[in-house]
Amino acid sequence: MNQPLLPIDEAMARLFALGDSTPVETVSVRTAAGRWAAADVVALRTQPVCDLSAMDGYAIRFDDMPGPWTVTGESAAGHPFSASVGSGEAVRIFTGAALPPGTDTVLVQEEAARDGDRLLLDGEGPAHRGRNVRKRGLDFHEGETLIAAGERLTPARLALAAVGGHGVVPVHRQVRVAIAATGDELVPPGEPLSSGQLPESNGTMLIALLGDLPVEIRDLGILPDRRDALEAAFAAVDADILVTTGGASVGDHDLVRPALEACGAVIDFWKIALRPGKPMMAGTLGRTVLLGLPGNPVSAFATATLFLRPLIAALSGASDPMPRTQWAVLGEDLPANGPRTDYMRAATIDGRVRAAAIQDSSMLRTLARADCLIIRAAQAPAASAGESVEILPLA
Ligand SMILES: Nc1nc2c(c(=O)[nH]1)N[C@H]1C(S)=C(S)[C@@H](COP(=O)(O)OP(=O)(O)OC[C@H]3O[C@@H](n4cnc5c(N)ncnc54)[C@H](O)[C@@H]3O)O[C@H]1N2
Ligand code: MOO
Repeated sequence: MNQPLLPIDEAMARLFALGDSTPVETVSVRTAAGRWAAADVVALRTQPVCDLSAMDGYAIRFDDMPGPWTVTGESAAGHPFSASVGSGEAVRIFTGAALPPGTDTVLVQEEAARDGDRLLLDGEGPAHRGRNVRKRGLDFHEGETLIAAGERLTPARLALAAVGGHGVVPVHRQVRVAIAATGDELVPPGEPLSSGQLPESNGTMLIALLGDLPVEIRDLGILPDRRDALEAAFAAVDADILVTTGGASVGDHDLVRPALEACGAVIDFWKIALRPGKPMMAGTLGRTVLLGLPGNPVSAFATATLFLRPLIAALSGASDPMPRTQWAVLGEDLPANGPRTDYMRAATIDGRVRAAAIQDSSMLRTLARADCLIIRAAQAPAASAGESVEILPLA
């Protein structure tokens, strides 16, 4: 049953087509970190709403330089001085306070000498009109788009939404991700092992890998290599995405696909031109997107990084769901690549990336030491030390 391997780009496009973005809800700006804006966030106010002092000192008229002045009042943040300021007058002012009407410049207190109401210049003073003043609208004006639909709600963007007048933002609801490890040999981490058993690690890796994404995890734990048990578990899944690991290959115990199909799943593709991660499967079970990841721990990591994370971002409304690659200088020669795009575990040493000597997809220590994956296109020719290579940085 030799199928041609699907190129990664095509697999990605087909995977994204399997699901719709989750419904829109509004959430507090306090709890929206890491989501994606479901609509443009437009400024409800102008910031700053009036001219403000950027320093502690005295609000003056620049034309009155070099003084002296008479201090007629005080303006502090939240406590403006609303009377008009005439020629020869100054108002004590603090950072963030509104400039009183009539003033246009702030003399910093380090360059002023005060004696009662009398104020003298004691230094160079402001070099120009408007010095130390934040003009109304310096940051943004009411009606301007602060965050575009599809942009990630980073800490800075959430602060921007808040100062733009928003207490809540529209987002797509969290993506419900069911995660199931499969394999008779697997035992929950930390539990005693009998002969032939292995601690389950893919579930731990996946939960951690999704830690920064807006997901609600449904941990299905470890499922045995038995059709009835797999079918019962799959039929009961209520999630936007069902991720399985293991049992995806062609062995006699690789039962994930038949069990899914028995539940009514439609498999869209299986096997992609990727190393590690060739036997990845994608499809749908009702409204649930299925992602069957290979069991080898590094293959599961690579496919989750390349497909699961972008899928979650896409279902969450991201306009740019794909992982960001970068360029790096190769620290050693690499041989020509074969027919699958290769994501080689690599570490940056003295500013150059070096691939681990053994690239076996079972080796978690090699993965744990890697800070990036070197991307080698299918059929890429040999590459020499000093050349630029595309890398996928790892968090
Ligand atoms: N005849 C062929 N054999 C294999 C092929 C092939 O094309 N023809 N593909 C190989 C490739 S590539 C991969 S990748 C693996 C994927 O196999 P499965 O998805 O069926 O994975 P398993 O056989 O269930 O497990 C592989 C390996 O990983 C360990 N494992 C599985 N799940 C976990 C887990 N949750 N935590 C820790 N370790 C796990 C499992 O014990 C196995 O050692 O197939 C190749 N074979
Ligand atoms: O593609 Mo498998 O993931 O090489 O080990």
